[in-house]
Amino acid sequence: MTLTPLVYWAQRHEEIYLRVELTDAQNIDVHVHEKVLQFRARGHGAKGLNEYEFNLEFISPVKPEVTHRSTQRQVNITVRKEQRGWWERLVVQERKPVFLAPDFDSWLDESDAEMEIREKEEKRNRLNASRHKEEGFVSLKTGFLFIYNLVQFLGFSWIFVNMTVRLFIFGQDSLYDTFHTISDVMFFCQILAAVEVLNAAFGVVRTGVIPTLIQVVGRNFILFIIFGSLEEMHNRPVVFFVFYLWSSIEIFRYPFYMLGCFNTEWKTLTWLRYTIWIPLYPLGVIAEAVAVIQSIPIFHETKLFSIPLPKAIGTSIGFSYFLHIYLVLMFLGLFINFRHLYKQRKRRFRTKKRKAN
Ligand SMILES: CCCCCCCCCCCCC/C=C/C(=O)SCCNC(=O)CCNC(=O)[C@H](O)C(C)(C)COP(=O)(O)OP(=O)(O)OC[C@H]1O[C@@H](n2cnc3c(N)ncnc32)[C@H](O)[C@@H]1OP(=O)(O)O
Repeated sequence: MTLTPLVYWAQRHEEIYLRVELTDAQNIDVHVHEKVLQFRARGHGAKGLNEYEFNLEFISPVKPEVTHRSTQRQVNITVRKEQRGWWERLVVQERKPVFLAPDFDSWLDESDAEMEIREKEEKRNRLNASRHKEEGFVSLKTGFLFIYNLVQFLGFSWIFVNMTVRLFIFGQDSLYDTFHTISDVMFFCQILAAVEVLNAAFGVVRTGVIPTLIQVVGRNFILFIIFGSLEEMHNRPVVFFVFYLWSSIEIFRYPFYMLGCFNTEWKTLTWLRYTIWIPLYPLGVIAEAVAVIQSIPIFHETKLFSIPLPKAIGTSIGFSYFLHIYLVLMFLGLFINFRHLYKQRKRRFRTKKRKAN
């Protein structure tokens, strides 16, 4: 005698769901042939562990592919309707088979099903809209960073190449007029570098605000206050060394970021970006310290930027005092940034190694 399991059903506009009450079902054979679904499996049903089977002739055509998933308690079958629409009943005969009943757990009437479709569609639209917005923001950010890095790269390359060529042509003489030939482009690049502090502060790039602030403020202090405001400093060779050291790192750093904007890298460039600062950073800070030390007597004599005190006291606080403090700050800044760059280097090469394993 054929044993039939209990079967519960529900529908949507495009699908039929069948829930077959068989626990631990095995050897499940379910297929559809010309509107007729045939099911056969072994499992625990109303008559204990047995072979169970049933046939259902649907009221309308369905697609031949059937999907089923068995859980410990039941077998769930999904059949796709050939044509989208609402069926007045499941099977062709008006009197439904005794083993078949509505599945009230997933039962919806036609209007509820339509509402469900609309809700799903709205959810999908919302998701698409937010994905588009996010993609738009990412490409805007990438474009902005790429152009920023390109401009900086061009600026610092011009500085580096210009200084190198002049060194070859004019020899030592070129050390004395670096400020006159290079300072305009250096002013431009260093003012623009303030963008990096904003990028770090607003999370546009994954980096700390403090190291970036130290870097940008430190360099601009040397450029605008020590070199820019003292004509006596313009012809000093120290300008050459400071500018050359700054630009030597940046001609590797900015192209590294440019490639990073497109998630690509050139291994040699990555290695240079995360290695060349090891000798260059201390040398750069030493060159800057020399510039500050050379400027101290000039500030002292000219009293530029000194703060006048009330007449009763009769003197003023010279800017040169502040420069002594600044010299200490410089080495503190060097320590903070050296540690930061060391961490970035370790992070970069550690993740690279992990990726390679
Ligand atoms: C509070 C102010 C007090 C002021 C006190 C003053 C004292 C100052 C004294 C200090 C004096 C210093 C003066 C400077 C001297 C010199 O420059 S000497 C020459 C040598 N210099 C250098 O080697 C330093 C070069 N500069 C830098 O490396 C940076 O400016 C940095 C902030 C110090 C470190 O860079 P950071 O961004 O933190 O590290 P990265 O690993 O490169 O980047 C982290 C991630 O962010 C991405 N990213 C960063 N910037 C960009 C960008 N512009 N575009 C695209 N992407 C960017 C980068 O790709 C990394 O992302 P991941 O790859 O996903 O990790």
